[in-house]
Amino acid sequence: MKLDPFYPLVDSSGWIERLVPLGVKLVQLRIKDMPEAELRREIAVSNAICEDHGCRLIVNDHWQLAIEEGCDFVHLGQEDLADADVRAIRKAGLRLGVSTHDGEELETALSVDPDYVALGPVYPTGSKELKWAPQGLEKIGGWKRQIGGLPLVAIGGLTLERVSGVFENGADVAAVISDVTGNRDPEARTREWLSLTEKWR
Ligand SMILES: Cc1ncc(COP(=O)(O)OP(=O)(O)O)c(N)n1
Ligand SMILES: Cc1nc(C(=O)O)sc1CCOP(=O)(O)O
Ligand SMILES: [Mg+2]
Repeated sequence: MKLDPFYPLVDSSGWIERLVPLGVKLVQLRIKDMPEAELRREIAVSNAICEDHGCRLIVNDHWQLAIEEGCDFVHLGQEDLADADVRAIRKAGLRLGVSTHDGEELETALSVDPDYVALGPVYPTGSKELKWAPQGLEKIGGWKRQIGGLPLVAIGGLTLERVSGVFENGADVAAVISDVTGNRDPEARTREWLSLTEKWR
């Protein structure tokens, strides 16, 4: 499966409305701590915008709502995975991406036959508290050799200036939060990301 190399993570349908019409083809809706009815609405609105623009929406964490709202891809971390009903996700026809940070987590991820594996944090990140030290670029190549044809998503501290390095070391996709949504001009930054990642598209 081929995924777009530019994978922004955003925390509202408002961001999806701003960024997807610019040409983003892969986006994650990553919402924490929201009442269920509101969350359901955010997922439904995001799904509709993405469908209109031929963009693949990946819903973080909330796999039951993603199924109920007719989405087709979810992302789960290791703790999410432990609580999730992977058979129900698969039975509903959803694809699944899984976070990994070390060899044991990679084994767990591979045991559910994921549609991509994410490795992080490649660089230090201020967007999530993590117990792992930055993995560095070298780890990317090792991960890619282990997962073969499965898409490898790099995440953590990625910026436009750093992104060539992750692709050159074997990543297929660069996932990013702050370099886009924390930028003083997120639309301009998104256009730059789309342009810079063109050669890996
Ligand atoms: C592409 C991608 N990689 C990693 C994560 C992190 O998932 P998780 O460890 O479950 O943490 P939260 O994002 O849920 O806080 C991700 N969301 N996306
Ligand atoms: C949500 C998340 N997960 C990570 C992991 O390593 O699993 S790093 C991360 C945050 C990425 O944000 P930024 O692009 O701002 O560094
Ligand atoms: Mg999670």
